Amino acid sequence: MVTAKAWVLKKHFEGFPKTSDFDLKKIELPNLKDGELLLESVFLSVDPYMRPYSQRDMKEGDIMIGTQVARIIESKNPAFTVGAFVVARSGWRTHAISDGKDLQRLPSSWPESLPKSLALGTVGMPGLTAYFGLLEVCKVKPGETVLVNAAAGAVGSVVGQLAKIGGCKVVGSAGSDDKVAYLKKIGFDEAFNYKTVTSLDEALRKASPDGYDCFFDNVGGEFASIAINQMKKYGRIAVCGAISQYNDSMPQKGPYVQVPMIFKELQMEGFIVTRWNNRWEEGLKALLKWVVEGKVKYHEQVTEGFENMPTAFIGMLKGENLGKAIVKV
Ligand SMILES: NC(=O)C1=CN([C@@H]2O[C@H](COP(=O)(O)OP(=O)(O)OC[C@H]3O[C@@H](n4cnc5c(N)ncnc54)[C@H](OP(=O)(O)O)[C@@H]3O)[C@@H](O)[C@H]2O)C=CC1
Ligand SMILES: CCCCCC(=O)/C=C/[C@H]1[C@H](O)CC(=O)[C@@H]1CCCCCCC(=O)O
Repeated sequence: MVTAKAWVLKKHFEGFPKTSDFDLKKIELPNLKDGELLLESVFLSVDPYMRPYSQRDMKEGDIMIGTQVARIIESKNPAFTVGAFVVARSGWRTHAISDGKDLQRLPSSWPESLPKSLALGTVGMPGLTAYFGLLEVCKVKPGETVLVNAAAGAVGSVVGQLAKIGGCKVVGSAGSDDKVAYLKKIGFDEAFNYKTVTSLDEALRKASPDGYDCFFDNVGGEFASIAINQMKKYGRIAVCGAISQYNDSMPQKGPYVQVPMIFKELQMEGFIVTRWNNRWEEGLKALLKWVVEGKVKYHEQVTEGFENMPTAFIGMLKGENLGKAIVKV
């Protein structure tokens, strides 16, 4: 008999999440039935989507949604051997029973020396978001100028590096000077701290006086309202996320997008990375290859201890992470 620890949503978030909105529970797991396997979480992911999706899909008392890299510690399913690592969608819990159907194996070419936690970040869902968003939504071409915000995070840092691989000029914004220094280190052409610039409009103009062909928007809100005015004619905006709005109790008001969209003949498209579920393998293979070759660099903000999941989640929403926010059990 195994006892799992799990974080539940005690109270729906009002505004910014608080540690008191979560409760740590113990759950006795039953013995495995034929076809089942027992997972032990090794790394758990904290992601922005947990804020809006918990509001939309969860009720109080539910285990927090989320993914983990887990080790199989017992198996009554011949397709899964004990000791193997998988990406699971078991929520914020130390142990879970699975029938194997919802599990993703790490790519077979995963080098032993590479942290398996990358399967939650650069070589996982956030990396794929960058890959498909840039290729399929922005449709970037060599020589174009790409703008990305939340650029030092899990998605943004990959967006910038893939755009560089694709022969683009890349401008990134982030919320601290350390993050800006990191962006320069990993090859961004221009980077600025959106919290300290006197004028966002000027900072964007200075970074690219001719404007932007592509804007990969992770933030939404005021940033997006200002950036849209600096798009080039026929520019493309990939609406990936709107983290500046996730904690709002009252929806923000415009400026509205129609006038710049018409004058500049822009394309603006929202997307969810699961649209390309049938090309997951292609994306992971490409990302893994670039990481192994050193063409895509990664950084992880690792919080130690399952008991610190709420703190890690809140810290990520506050911008305390450089690269992917991960919890190591
Ligand atoms: N459409 C899709 O399929 C997917 C969308 N996403 C979206 O992509 C975005 C980035 O996700 P991810 O890379 O995992 O997260 P990050 O690793 O980028 O972490 C979140 C970052 O957002 C920034 N941030 C927080 N609040 C604000 C704010 N008010 N204004 C500006 N920036 C803010 C912080 O960086 P800073 O210090 O720079 O402020 C923080 O570090 C999110 O909006 C997420 O919802 C992610 C995955 C899939
Ligand atoms: C206005 C909200 C925008 C949120 C954008 C975002 O961050 C989307 C993230 C999804 C990503 O594209 C694929 C995912 O896995 C994220 C959603 C996960 C939903 C969890 C569902 C419940 C579960 O895990 O059991």
